[in-house]
Amino acid sequence: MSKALIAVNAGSATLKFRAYTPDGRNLLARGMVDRFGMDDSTLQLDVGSRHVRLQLAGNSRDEAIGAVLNLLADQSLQPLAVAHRVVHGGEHYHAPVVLTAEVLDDLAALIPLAPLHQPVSLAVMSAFARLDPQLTQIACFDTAFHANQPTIATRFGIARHWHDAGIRRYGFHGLSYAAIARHLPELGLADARVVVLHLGSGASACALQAGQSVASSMGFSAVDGLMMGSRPGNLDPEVVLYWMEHEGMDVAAVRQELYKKSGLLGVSGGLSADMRVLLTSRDEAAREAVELFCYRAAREVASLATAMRGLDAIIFTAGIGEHSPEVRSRILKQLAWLGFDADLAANLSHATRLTTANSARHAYVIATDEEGEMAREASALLAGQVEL
Ligand SMILES: Nc1ncnc2c1ncn2[C@@H]1O[C@H](COP(=O)(O)OP(=O)(O)O)[C@@H](O)[C@H]1O
Ligand SMILES: CC(=O)OP(=O)(O)O
Ligand SMILES: [Mg+2]
Repeated sequence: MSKALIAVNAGSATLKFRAYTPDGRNLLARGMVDRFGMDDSTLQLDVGSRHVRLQLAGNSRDEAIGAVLNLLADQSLQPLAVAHRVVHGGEHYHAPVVLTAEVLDDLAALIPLAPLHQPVSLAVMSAFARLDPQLTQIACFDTAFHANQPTIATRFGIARHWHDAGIRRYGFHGLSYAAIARHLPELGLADARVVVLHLGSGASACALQAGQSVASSMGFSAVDGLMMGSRPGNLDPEVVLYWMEHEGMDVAAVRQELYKKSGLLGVSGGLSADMRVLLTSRDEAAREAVELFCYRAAREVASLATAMRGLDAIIFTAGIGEHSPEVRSRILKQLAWLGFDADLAANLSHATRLTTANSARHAYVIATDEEGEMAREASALLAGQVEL
């Protein structure tokens, strides 16, 4: 048996996981539970050139996690510790922590700030604890990377006491931005002003100045900012009041509308939240959903550039950013006035640099690595605490 650090990224429908050497540097296995905690969920694992795919017998999260642990044991991988992506660390968690009863209580208190993400992470932690109460578990926070933003970037224009009570912008996808920041020196951008577009089913943008987060598009929750797969991004708050006052929608219905029925899905008239489906559709509403997604992302780049008083480069990442030349090219076209001269061939071939040699500013695509970032954080935290 070799000891492995497991990094877990629990979403509403999938549980992605990777196993690393205890120093967090080498990938040993990667896998995913699809339709996590639902009927007919499947488990996939890749270890080297071996690929295993299982239909799970039960439909509970415990059963799925039990199957993950069994499958890792079959491959002679024994979890040394498990690191979880936790979307919200609130005002106090700015670094990874080992889970204790007190930490779990604090994370549960943050559920109202991340109502769709936080409960799933907590449920996954409990499931691991039930299966192996001795297992060291660690929380790695999406908000932590943004903790040192200047106060001006974190304030809403509301009464000061609300800010003091924690109603402020936090920013999310921080593990992804931290992973991208590691690549800046090799692109010659170590000291540059860079906007990173994390375009996945959740989407956000972040202003990185010399590798530090100075502003981001997501705010108090992961609903704000760019339009996403099924979330609207920026929305006039009066729309919510209108729904409640005139449409009889209660809090649960509004939340469902904001997290599950808006974004690409809503604008495409219910066709799909998946960019791949919309890009191949001939439907007019699907076309407009894609156009709005790109338009809003491009607008946010200019806004974040203003926060840095300048812009040297942009970087695309995450599912859509890494894989869709069409979306990248539309965003670059909207930003052409800023001096981005797209290189069509480079974009189609997913080359790292997407702009021509003479472009005044450059755009790049870099694969994100949230799980790798968690493994590094967890390994650093555990050094000296457990035998690695
Ligand atoms: N080839 C592609 N073209 C366009 N979009 C893609 C492609 N591959 C993946 N995607 C998009 O990426 C999204 C998932 O991105 P990902 O970063 O994995 O999101 P999350 O982690 O939030 O689930 C999918 O919903 C899909 O729309
Ligand atoms: C913060 C967030 O929106 O996460 P995800 O993209 O995983 O939904
Ligand atoms: Mg994601």
